[in-house]
Amino acid sequence: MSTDSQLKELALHDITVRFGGLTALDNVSLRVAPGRIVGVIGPNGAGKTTLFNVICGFVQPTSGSLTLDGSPWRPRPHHLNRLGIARTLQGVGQFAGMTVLDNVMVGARHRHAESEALAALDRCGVARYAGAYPGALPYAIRKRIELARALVAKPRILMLDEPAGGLDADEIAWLGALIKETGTTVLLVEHHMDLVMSVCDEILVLDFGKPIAIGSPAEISANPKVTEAYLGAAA
Ligand SMILES: Nc1ncnc2c1ncn2[C@@H]1O[C@H](COP(=O)(O)OP(=O)(O)OP(=O)(O)O)[C@@H](O)[C@H]1O
Repeated sequence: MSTDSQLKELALHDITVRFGGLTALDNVSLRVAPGRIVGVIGPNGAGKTTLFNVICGFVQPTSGSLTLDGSPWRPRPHHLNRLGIARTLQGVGQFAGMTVLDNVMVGARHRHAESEALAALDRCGVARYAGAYPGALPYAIRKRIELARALVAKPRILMLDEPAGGLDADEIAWLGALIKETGTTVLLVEHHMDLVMSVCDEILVLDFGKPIAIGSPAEISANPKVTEAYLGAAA
Protein backbone atom coordinates (compact mmCIF):
# COMPACT_ATOMS: atom_id res chain seq x y z
CA MET A 1 0.00 0.00 0.00
CA SER A 2 1.26 3.48 -0.82
CA THR A 3 2.30 5.80 2.00
CA ASP A 4 2.08 8.93 -0.14
CA SER A 5 0.81 11.61 2.25
CA GLN A 6 -0.88 13.31 -0.70
CA LEU A 7 -3.28 10.42 -1.15
CA LYS A 8 -6.76 11.17 0.08
CA GLU A 9 -9.03 9.10 2.26
CA LEU A 10 -12.59 9.23 1.09
CA ALA A 11 -15.44 8.12 3.33
CA LEU A 12 -19.21 7.90 2.95
CA HIS A 13 -21.26 7.94 6.13
CA ASP A 14 -24.82 6.56 6.16
CA ILE A 15 -25.62 7.82 2.68
CA THR A 16 -29.25 7.53 1.61
CA VAL A 17 -30.50 8.67 -1.79
CA ARG A 18 -34.18 8.71 -2.67
CA PHE A 19 -35.59 9.45 -6.09
CA GLY A 20 -39.24 10.09 -5.26
CA GLY A 21 -40.52 6.83 -3.76
CA LEU A 22 -37.45 4.81 -4.83
CA THR A 23 -34.56 4.35 -2.41
CA ALA A 24 -31.49 4.04 -4.65
CA LEU A 25 -29.03 3.99 -1.70
CA ASP A 26 -30.06 2.98 1.78
CA ASN A 27 -27.66 3.91 4.60
CA VAL A 28 -24.46 3.12 2.76
CA SER A 29 -21.15 3.66 4.53
CA LEU A 30 -17.78 3.08 2.91
CA ARG A 31 -14.21 4.01 3.76
CA VAL A 32 -11.80 4.11 0.84
CA ALA A 33 -8.34 4.15 2.37
CA PRO A 34 -5.37 5.57 0.44
CA GLY A 35 -3.80 3.14 -2.00
CA ARG A 36 -6.61 0.59 -1.77
CA ILE A 37 -8.55 -0.83 -4.68
CA VAL A 38 -12.19 -0.96 -3.62
CA GLY A 39 -14.86 -2.60 -5.74
CA VAL A 40 -18.58 -1.83 -5.68
CA ILE A 41 -20.71 -4.62 -7.10
CA GLY A 42 -24.37 -5.62 -7.17
CA PRO A 43 -27.11 -6.64 -9.59
CA ASN A 44 -28.54 -4.13 -12.09
CA GLY A 45 -30.22 -1.22 -10.35
CA ALA A 46 -28.40 -1.90 -7.05
CA GLY A 47 -27.25 1.72 -6.77
CA LYS A 48 -23.62 1.50 -7.93
CA THR A 49 -23.75 4.40 -10.38
CA THR A 50 -25.77 6.45 -7.92
CA LEU A 51 -22.98 5.95 -5.37
CA PHE A 52 -20.44 7.21 -7.93
CA ASN A 53 -22.72 10.13 -8.72
CA VAL A 54 -22.90 11.07 -5.03
CA ILE A 55 -19.09 11.09 -4.79
CA CYS A 56 -18.87 13.23 -7.93
CA GLY A 57 -21.52 15.70 -6.73
CA PHE A 58 -23.97 14.87 -9.53
CA VAL A 59 -26.50 13.53 -7.03
CA GLN A 60 -27.14 15.09 -3.61
CA PRO A 61 -27.75 12.57 -0.85
CA THR A 62 -31.12 12.74 0.86
CA SER A 63 -29.25 12.11 4.13
CA GLY A 64 -25.78 11.17 5.28
CA SER A 65 -22.43 12.83 4.70
CA LEU A 66 -19.03 12.49 3.06
CA THR A 67 -15.56 13.24 4.34
CA LEU A 68 -12.26 13.71 2.54
CA ASP A 69 -9.20 13.23 4.74
CA GLY A 70 -11.50 13.30 7.75
CA SER A 71 -13.02 16.72 6.98
CA PRO A 72 -16.64 17.21 5.98
CA TRP A 73 -16.82 17.37 2.21
CA ARG A 74 -19.53 18.41 -0.20
CA PRO A 75 -18.45 17.20 -3.64
CA ARG A 76 -18.85 19.46 -6.66
CA PRO A 77 -18.24 18.13 -10.16
CA HIS A 78 -16.04 21.07 -11.23
CA HIS A 79 -13.76 20.69 -8.16
CA LEU A 80 -12.95 17.02 -8.69
CA ASN A 81 -10.01 17.50 -11.04
CA ARG A 82 -8.34 19.98 -8.68
CA LEU A 83 -8.83 17.57 -5.77
CA GLY A 84 -7.18 14.77 -7.74
CA ILE A 85 -10.32 12.72 -8.32
CA ALA A 86 -10.85 11.37 -11.85
CA ARG A 87 -13.69 9.28 -13.20
CA THR A 88 -14.21 7.26 -16.34
CA LEU A 89 -17.70 7.00 -17.76
CA GLN A 90 -19.61 3.78 -18.46
CA GLY A 91 -19.55 4.49 -22.18
CA VAL A 92 -16.70 6.19 -23.98
CA GLY A 93 -17.91 9.85 -23.68
CA GLN A 94 -15.28 11.50 -25.86
CA PHE A 95 -15.71 14.67 -27.90
CA ALA A 96 -16.16 13.54 -31.50
CA GLY A 97 -14.89 16.81 -33.00
CA MET A 98 -11.57 16.73 -31.13
CA THR A 99 -8.55 14.53 -31.74
CA VAL A 100 -7.68 11.78 -29.28
CA LEU A 101 -4.80 13.90 -27.96
CA ASP A 102 -7.05 16.94 -27.40
CA ASN A 103 -9.63 14.74 -25.65
CA VAL A 104 -7.00 13.47 -23.22
CA MET A 105 -5.60 16.98 -22.69
CA VAL A 106 -9.03 18.03 -21.40
CA GLY A 107 -8.29 15.87 -18.34
CA ALA A 108 -4.80 17.31 -17.71
CA ARG A 109 -4.11 19.65 -14.83
CA HIS A 110 -0.67 21.03 -15.66
CA ARG A 111 1.06 23.31 -18.11
CA HIS A 112 2.77 20.41 -19.84
CA ALA A 113 -0.56 19.00 -20.85
CA GLU A 114 0.49 17.73 -24.26
CA SER A 115 3.47 15.69 -23.10
CA GLU A 116 1.45 14.35 -20.16
CA ALA A 117 -1.42 13.41 -22.47
CA LEU A 118 0.96 11.59 -24.82
CA ALA A 119 2.52 9.77 -21.85
CA ALA A 120 -0.94 8.71 -20.62
CA LEU A 121 -1.89 7.48 -24.10
CA ASP A 122 1.40 5.60 -24.28
CA ARG A 123 0.77 4.00 -20.90
CA CYS A 124 -2.58 2.81 -22.18
CA GLY A 125 -0.99 1.48 -25.38
CA VAL A 126 -2.80 3.90 -27.72
CA ALA A 127 -0.30 6.73 -28.36
CA ARG A 128 -0.36 5.93 -32.08
CA TYR A 129 -3.96 7.18 -32.24
CA ALA A 130 -3.14 10.65 -30.82
CA GLY A 131 -3.99 12.45 -34.07
CA ALA A 132 -7.10 10.40 -34.87
CA TYR A 133 -10.71 11.29 -34.12
CA PRO A 134 -12.35 8.97 -31.56
CA GLY A 135 -15.51 8.30 -33.58
CA ALA A 136 -13.53 6.37 -36.19
CA LEU A 137 -11.83 4.06 -33.69
CA PRO A 138 -12.87 0.62 -32.38
CA TYR A 139 -14.67 0.52 -29.02
CA ALA A 140 -11.79 -1.18 -27.14
CA ILE A 141 -9.38 1.54 -28.27
CA ARG A 142 -11.83 4.22 -27.14
CA LYS A 143 -12.10 2.56 -23.71
CA ARG A 144 -8.30 2.80 -23.44
CA ILE A 145 -8.45 6.48 -24.45
CA GLU A 146 -11.06 7.04 -21.74
CA LEU A 147 -8.63 5.52 -19.22
CA ALA A 148 -5.81 7.73 -20.49
CA ARG A 149 -8.07 10.76 -20.03
CA ALA A 150 -8.63 9.78 -16.40
CA LEU A 151 -4.96 8.91 -15.75
CA VAL A 152 -3.46 12.03 -17.32
CA ALA A 153 -4.02 14.16 -14.24
CA LYS A 154 -2.28 11.52 -12.07
CA PRO A 155 -5.36 11.25 -9.88
CA ARG A 156 -5.18 10.39 -6.20
CA ILE A 157 -8.54 8.68 -6.47
CA LEU A 158 -9.40 6.95 -9.73
CA MET A 159 -13.07 6.07 -10.17
CA LEU A 160 -13.71 3.48 -12.86
CA ASP A 161 -17.31 2.96 -13.94
CA GLU A 162 -17.62 -0.41 -15.71
CA PRO A 163 -14.25 -0.16 -17.46
CA ALA A 164 -14.46 -3.77 -18.71
CA GLY A 165 -17.84 -3.32 -20.43
CA GLY A 166 -17.61 -4.46 -24.06
CA LEU A 167 -13.99 -5.67 -23.78
CA ASP A 168 -12.71 -9.14 -24.67
CA ALA A 169 -10.70 -11.42 -22.35
CA ASP A 170 -7.29 -10.13 -23.49
CA GLU A 171 -8.35 -6.51 -23.05
CA ILE A 172 -9.74 -7.28 -19.59
CA ALA A 173 -6.47 -8.96 -18.58
CA TRP A 174 -4.60 -5.85 -19.74
CA LEU A 175 -7.02 -3.63 -17.81
CA GLY A 176 -6.57 -5.68 -14.62
CA ALA A 177 -2.79 -5.31 -14.82
CA LEU A 178 -3.10 -1.56 -15.41
CA ILE A 179 -5.46 -1.09 -12.44
CA LYS A 180 -3.08 -2.96 -10.14
CA GLU A 181 -0.04 -1.00 -11.23
CA THR A 182 -1.58 2.49 -10.98
CA GLY A 183 -0.43 2.69 -7.34
CA THR A 184 -3.33 5.05 -6.66
CA THR A 185 -6.58 4.66 -4.76
CA VAL A 186 -9.15 3.04 -7.05
CA LEU A 187 -12.90 2.79 -6.74
CA LEU A 188 -14.22 0.27 -9.24
CA VAL A 189 -17.81 -0.37 -10.30
CA GLU A 190 -17.83 -3.46 -12.47
CA HIS A 191 -20.00 -6.42 -13.47
CA HIS A 192 -17.08 -8.56 -14.62
CA MET A 193 -16.54 -10.70 -11.51
CA ASP A 194 -13.17 -12.19 -12.48
CA LEU A 195 -11.74 -8.69 -12.85
CA VAL A 196 -13.24 -7.48 -9.56
CA MET A 197 -12.06 -10.54 -7.65
CA SER A 198 -8.54 -10.36 -9.07
CA VAL A 199 -7.80 -6.65 -8.54
CA CYS A 200 -9.77 -5.51 -5.47
CA ASP A 201 -8.51 -5.38 -1.88
CA GLU A 202 -12.05 -4.89 -0.63
CA ILE A 203 -15.52 -5.16 -2.12
CA LEU A 204 -18.83 -3.55 -1.16
CA VAL A 205 -21.94 -5.40 -2.34
CA LEU A 206 -25.17 -3.48 -2.85
CA ASP A 207 -28.60 -4.96 -3.44
CA PHE A 208 -31.58 -2.67 -4.04
CA GLY A 209 -29.50 0.15 -2.53
CA LYS A 210 -28.69 -1.74 0.66
CA PRO A 211 -25.13 -2.69 1.62
CA ILE A 212 -25.41 -6.47 2.10
CA ALA A 213 -21.71 -7.33 2.47
CA ILE A 214 -18.27 -5.79 2.64
CA GLY A 215 -14.98 -7.66 2.75
CA SER A 216 -12.09 -9.21 0.87
CA PRO A 217 -12.72 -11.02 -2.44
CA ALA A 218 -12.50 -14.36 -0.60
CA GLU A 219 -15.05 -13.24 2.03
CA ILE A 220 -17.42 -11.89 -0.63
CA SER A 221 -17.18 -15.06 -2.76
CA ALA A 222 -18.09 -17.17 0.27
CA ASN A 223 -20.95 -14.96 1.46
CA PRO A 224 -24.35 -16.64 0.90
CA LYS A 225 -26.17 -13.27 0.93
CA VAL A 226 -24.16 -12.23 -2.12
CA THR A 227 -24.90 -15.44 -4.03
CA GLU A 228 -28.58 -15.05 -3.15
CA ALA A 229 -28.68 -11.44 -4.41
CA TYR A 230 -27.16 -12.46 -7.75
CA LEU A 231 -29.28 -15.60 -8.15
CA GLY A 232 -32.38 -13.55 -7.32
CA ALA A 233 -31.39 -11.03 -9.97
CA ALA A 234 -30.91 -13.78 -12.57
CA ALA A 235 -34.22 -15.51 -11.78
N1 LIG B 1 -31.94 10.25 -11.67
C1 LIG B 1 -32.71 9.22 -11.31
N2 LIG B 1 -34.04 9.38 -11.13
C2 LIG B 1 -34.82 8.36 -10.76
N3 LIG B 1 -34.37 7.10 -10.51
C3 LIG B 1 -33.06 6.89 -10.68
C4 LIG B 1 -32.17 7.93 -11.09
N4 LIG B 1 -30.90 7.40 -11.16
C5 LIG B 1 -31.03 6.11 -10.82
N5 LIG B 1 -32.31 5.81 -10.55
C6 LIG B 1 -32.81 4.50 -10.09
O1 LIG B 1 -32.05 4.15 -8.93
C7 LIG B 1 -31.78 2.76 -8.92
C8 LIG B 1 -30.30 2.54 -8.87
O2 LIG B 1 -29.76 2.90 -10.13
P1 LIG B 1 -28.21 2.84 -10.46
O3 LIG B 1 -28.04 3.30 -11.87
O4 LIG B 1 -27.45 3.55 -9.41
O5 LIG B 1 -27.92 1.27 -10.35
P2 LIG B 1 -26.66 0.45 -10.85
O6 LIG B 1 -26.33 -0.49 -9.76
O7 LIG B 1 -25.59 1.37 -11.30
O8 LIG B 1 -27.25 -0.34 -12.09
P3 LIG B 1 -26.52 -0.89 -13.42
O9 LIG B 1 -25.67 -2.04 -12.99
O10 LIG B 1 -27.68 -1.33 -14.28
O11 LIG B 1 -25.73 0.25 -14.04
C9 LIG B 1 -32.44 2.17 -10.16
O12 LIG B 1 -33.72 1.67 -9.77
C10 LIG B 1 -32.57 3.36 -11.08
O13 LIG B 1 -33.67 3.20 -11.96
